[in-house]
Amino acid sequence: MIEIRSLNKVFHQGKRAIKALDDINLSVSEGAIYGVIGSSGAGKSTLIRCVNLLERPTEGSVVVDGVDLNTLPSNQLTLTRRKIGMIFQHFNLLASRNVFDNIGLPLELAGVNKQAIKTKVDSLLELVGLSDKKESYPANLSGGQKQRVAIARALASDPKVLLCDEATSALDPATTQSILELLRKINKEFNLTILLITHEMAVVKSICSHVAIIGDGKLVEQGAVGDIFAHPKTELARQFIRSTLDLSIPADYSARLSDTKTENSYPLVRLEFTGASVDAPIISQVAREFNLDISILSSNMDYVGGIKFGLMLAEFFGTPESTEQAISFLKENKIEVEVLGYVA
Ligand SMILES: Nc1ncnc2c1ncn2[C@@H]1O[C@H](COP(=O)(O)OP(=O)(O)OP(=O)(O)O)[C@@H](O)[C@H]1O
Repeated sequence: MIEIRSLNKVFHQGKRAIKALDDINLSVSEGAIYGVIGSSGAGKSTLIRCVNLLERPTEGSVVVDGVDLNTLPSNQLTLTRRKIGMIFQHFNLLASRNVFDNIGLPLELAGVNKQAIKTKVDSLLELVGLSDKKESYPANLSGGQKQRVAIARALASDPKVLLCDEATSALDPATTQSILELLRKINKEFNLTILLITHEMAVVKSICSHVAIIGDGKLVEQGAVGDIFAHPKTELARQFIRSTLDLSIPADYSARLSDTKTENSYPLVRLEFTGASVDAPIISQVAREFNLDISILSSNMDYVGGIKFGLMLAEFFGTPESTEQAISFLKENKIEVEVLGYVA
């Protein structure tokens, strides 16, 4: 549905050239919810704005539903853009129009008659759960309600593609989930292809089928979400995956943690499980075979796309030799092991 080929974008600031996108290739199939994740300044906004030509690529092509947008004269581009809806982090509603009139705006601009606008807007209001707010003004709505209005407005022209530019970044976690659920619902109901950009892996984990990871204007990894979580190939992908697992060392342990081992101290170990890790009751096996006592401090396991992954912090109580053997065994079973220090 969306084909991005050899996309480059260079901004010029005085004599300085800023390469915001560097040879991006991306293919989003019909009905997918595709996430593009990256840190601040990575090029996400530029990428998504190139998809509807709000930003003109310096080189490369963007083909949406078989149409190469770059080749269209401006009147046809306007028509084609109606099939590409977009929502934004800060909603971009018109403050002077009420909810009904905000949603109906694209239809008014397209010259649709009043009765047809009313029928369409009423059904969209019902879809996004805001029928009782149709006469309210944006200033009197919560962030989540504003984004629902923006979604309804984006759907007014029956788009085939919805672009979401950090659509939940200004919302609290519960509202984020409700907006993501609404996106999932419209994806299913209308077979709408969704391309979203975000800096939060939790958003990707929650609704995306596929993900691309962007760093410094380059796509460093892409694939099915389950595969990326199972076999991250780059450090950037690993960092984003870790960001979904909150596993910090308790403060009292941190204070007692030392870089060197003494006679009465034991290692504090961080275990990282990915889809490649052997799926067996490995902790009890290690304890038994290497005669270790293992005290689990914290553990955060999750499933994405049927793949188990997660982190664990544990203390290993045993002889230095048995500890070393246990760590080798864990590594052989594709568990990443890092000794964070020694706790007395
Ligand atoms: N209009 C512009 N003129 C000059 N440089 C720009 C312009 N827009 C973006 N850039 C630069 O391009 C790079 C990518 O910016 P972009 O906004 O796409 O990143 P981002 O990943 O969306 O970041 P954020 O999450 O902080 O919005 C940055 O170095 C940015 O400073």
